[in-house]
Amino acid sequence: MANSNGPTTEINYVYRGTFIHSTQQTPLQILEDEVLGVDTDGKIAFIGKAAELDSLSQTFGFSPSEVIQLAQHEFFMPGLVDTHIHAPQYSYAGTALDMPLLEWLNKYTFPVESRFKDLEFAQQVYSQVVKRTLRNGTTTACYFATIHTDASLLLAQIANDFGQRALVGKVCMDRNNSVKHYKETNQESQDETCRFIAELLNKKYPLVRPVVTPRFALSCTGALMGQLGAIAKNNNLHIQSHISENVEEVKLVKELFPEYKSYTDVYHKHNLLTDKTVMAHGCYLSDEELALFRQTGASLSHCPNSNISLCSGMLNVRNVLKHNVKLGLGTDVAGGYSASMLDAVRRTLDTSKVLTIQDPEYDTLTFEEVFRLATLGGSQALSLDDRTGNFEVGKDFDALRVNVAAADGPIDLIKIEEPKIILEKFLNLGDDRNIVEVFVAGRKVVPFTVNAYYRKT
Ligand SMILES: O=c1[nH]c(=O)c2nc[nH]c2[nH]1
Ligand SMILES: [Zn+2]
Repeated sequence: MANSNGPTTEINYVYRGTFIHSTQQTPLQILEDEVLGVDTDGKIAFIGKAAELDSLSQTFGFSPSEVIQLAQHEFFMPGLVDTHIHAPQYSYAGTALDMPLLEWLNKYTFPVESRFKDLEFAQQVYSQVVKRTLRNGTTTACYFATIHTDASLLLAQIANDFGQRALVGKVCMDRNNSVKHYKETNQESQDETCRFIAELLNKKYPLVRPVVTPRFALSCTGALMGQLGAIAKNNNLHIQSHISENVEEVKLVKELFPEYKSYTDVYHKHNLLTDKTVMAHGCYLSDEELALFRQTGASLSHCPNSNISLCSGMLNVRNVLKHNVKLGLGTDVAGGYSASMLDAVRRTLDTSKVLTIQDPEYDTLTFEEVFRLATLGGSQALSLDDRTGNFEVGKDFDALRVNVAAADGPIDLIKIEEPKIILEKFLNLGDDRNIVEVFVAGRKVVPFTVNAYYRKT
């Protein structure tokens, strides 16, 4: 379709129907009978009332007859943003949830992760996790890989091939007393991180970027953390790690780094807290530490399934929001057993309700607020909100076409319901059968169109 009105955008396609998203001002904005146009760069060119279709079609140079109409029980929502997921741990998701964090790492996680120097194994698991998350509506994922550079590059390639927006981190750890062969020397960690960054940037994948990834303070020497902070700064890169997940971990960090004011201070003093940093968990952060997050612009990833499954703790989300710290949701596979962000939404609501049971004064989160955390909040936590997170003109079209009445799906509708009810039902009861199409940067990535080689794995 040509644009008769001049220079700007050429429209690729236009949808008409219900669009539901969040803004800074409101957690839930429902736009009924609207039209949304996506340009050939995959960006949202316009969104407006269907009553203005004729003038929009003239302005943007498309034919009203080409507009695609959503069905009665369908709507579009922004793609889900998983701000924290361990791709290699997908291989044992749904198992091994019988011990606390540090024992769990030693007994299950490190032995499994050490297998990812085998690129065939990595190929199998990484194509499975990318497909599974995309099918479940994760349009953006912030991945931990393992210490292996080539396998981490393979994860980036698979995300790119399937069209998922991703941050991919080669894990750095120069301390590990339990599984001795699963660690690097300080020099290896620095050199391989630099090689990972250079090779990944050199691929020029449009939607996949490297993220500097010190595993957590217990796996890294202070020297390595400082060097990684400098690498992130020099290359203007994202940083991800874990913080204050479990009581034992917090205690050991205090013992290992006695000269620092707090766990947050350890990362801060090693230049790891920036406005492109996302830290998973944060269950035991003090108000002073949250203030430091706010001051540096670093964000938190709330991973409620993992927090419950490993009996780690419960994040007080209301307090984090009160401190104006950016916050998104994460599955934290495989401490969290589900790779679906719909599960993260439900566990966030459950945790909030448990906090209310414990303290009736606690202001329970609403499903509208949690919807925002899973979409716009996640994009803010990853500092990608200039590109994705909601349906603002100029952002990439990252979206889920949801049909709550999908044949053989998990939801029974007794009557025609209003969009807010339909969204609530989807968030609480829906699954991938209801996600009929997924778009990332305007490209339809579900149903899959990638070659048969990946499809059989
Ligand atoms: O939930 C977690 N999963 C991990 O793999 C990990 N590593 C350090 N801390 C961690 N927490
Ligand atoms: Zn984690």
